[in-house]
Amino acid sequence: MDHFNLQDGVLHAEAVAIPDIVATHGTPCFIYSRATLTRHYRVFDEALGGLEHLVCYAVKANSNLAVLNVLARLGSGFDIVSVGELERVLEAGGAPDKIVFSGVGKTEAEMARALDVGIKCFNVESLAELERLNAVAAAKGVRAPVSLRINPDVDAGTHPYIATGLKDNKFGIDIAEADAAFERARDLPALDIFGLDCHIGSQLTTLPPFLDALDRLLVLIDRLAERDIQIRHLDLGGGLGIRYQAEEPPLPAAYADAIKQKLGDRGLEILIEPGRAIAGNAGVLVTRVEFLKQQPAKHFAIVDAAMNDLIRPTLYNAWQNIVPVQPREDVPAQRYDIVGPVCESGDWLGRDRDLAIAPGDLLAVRSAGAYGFTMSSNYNSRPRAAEVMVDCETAYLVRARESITDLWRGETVLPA
Ligand SMILES: Cc1ncc(COP(=O)(O)O)c(C=O)c1O
Ligand SMILES: N[C@@H](CCCC[NH3+])C(=O)O
Repeated sequence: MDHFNLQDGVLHAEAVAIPDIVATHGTPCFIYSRATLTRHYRVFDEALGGLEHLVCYAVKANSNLAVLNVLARLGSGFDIVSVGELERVLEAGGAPDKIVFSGVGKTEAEMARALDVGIKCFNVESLAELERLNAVAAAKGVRAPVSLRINPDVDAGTHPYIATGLKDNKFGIDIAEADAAFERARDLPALDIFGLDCHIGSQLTTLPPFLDALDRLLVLIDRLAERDIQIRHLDLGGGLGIRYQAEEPPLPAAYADAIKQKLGDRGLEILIEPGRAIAGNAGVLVTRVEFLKQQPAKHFAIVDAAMNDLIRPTLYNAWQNIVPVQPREDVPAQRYDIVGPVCESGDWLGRDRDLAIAPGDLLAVRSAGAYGFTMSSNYNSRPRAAEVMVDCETAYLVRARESITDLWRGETVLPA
């Protein structure tokens, strides 16, 4: 459920009509709902109630400062993968000691900055990274808090580009090498072992892959305890899917209950890193129909958003619902490919969609709050879309569209 509802024949973002928002801010425009972000965060937080836990929102899903600020005020932790994401979380008011740092290629400079601000934990993904982190921490005379990201070799059953927990993925330390890696971490003087983590992929729509991975990690935790390596927190990563079309992913409560059942009384702190499940259905991308074009084989609706604004359809063959903001009955529905102005045949947002539309109409691409703006680019020298957050009856501009001659600079304004 989100807060984008059809009322009186017009799509509303909470109480604000989308045409009114774009009259001020133009198109293409991402609109995010503060109420939905808040509810989604709370659903995870409450689902893990009864366990010592921390929800670390995956910043890569949507790193708009206003989005991060909403979550920071709710007490969220954050999962980051670059120093850029670290700076954004700090700028938005996130607590450094609730930040975990994932990623296979952390630089010395990134490690140093994260140590300086005092993050909760580095999710270390290789033996070489352990050595580098130890050296950076030793040079500063501090100890780095670490968790080792283990690749449990579990098939997440998701798109191959977003599966991360298989033997042939670049992520994590092979589970067969985990014991040796923990022993090395214990022996390095500037490291403190806190945790164990995994992340097996994104847009998972069933529980068994999560539970398979958890089983394997619990066996490892018990074996490490026998060698006097005590794991204090277990980070299960993100990956819980959302409904784009007809998927029926498990709800956070079912996911959390299944985790609780497996954990027993080990007394572990549990971390999770949801991104898409918090932000995905908290946003839409609004675009305007420029032209309707009939080719011999197809009808095209050419809109002012493009693959540079939302790359998921063409990159993953992903389906996202596309709906008219003001449905009309005065023209017949036709089957359209919804395409943008970019000079690529792969520049499409939806294919074979039955829509009753005319030039000038607004369309909303739903479920665009995650991996939309954050994966956008300036390809074809297109300025990035504006971003607006709606909050009850108010719509705030949180990032203006760049001007074409000023593509290097985006402006960011936090709501009061
Ligand atoms: C390490 C890590 N944590 C969390 C996430 C967030 O995943 P999702 O948006 O599917 O919840 C990702 C992305 O897949 C990731 O790589
Ligand atoms: N960008 C992907 C998810 C990848 C998650 C990053 N590990 C998507 O849009 O579905």
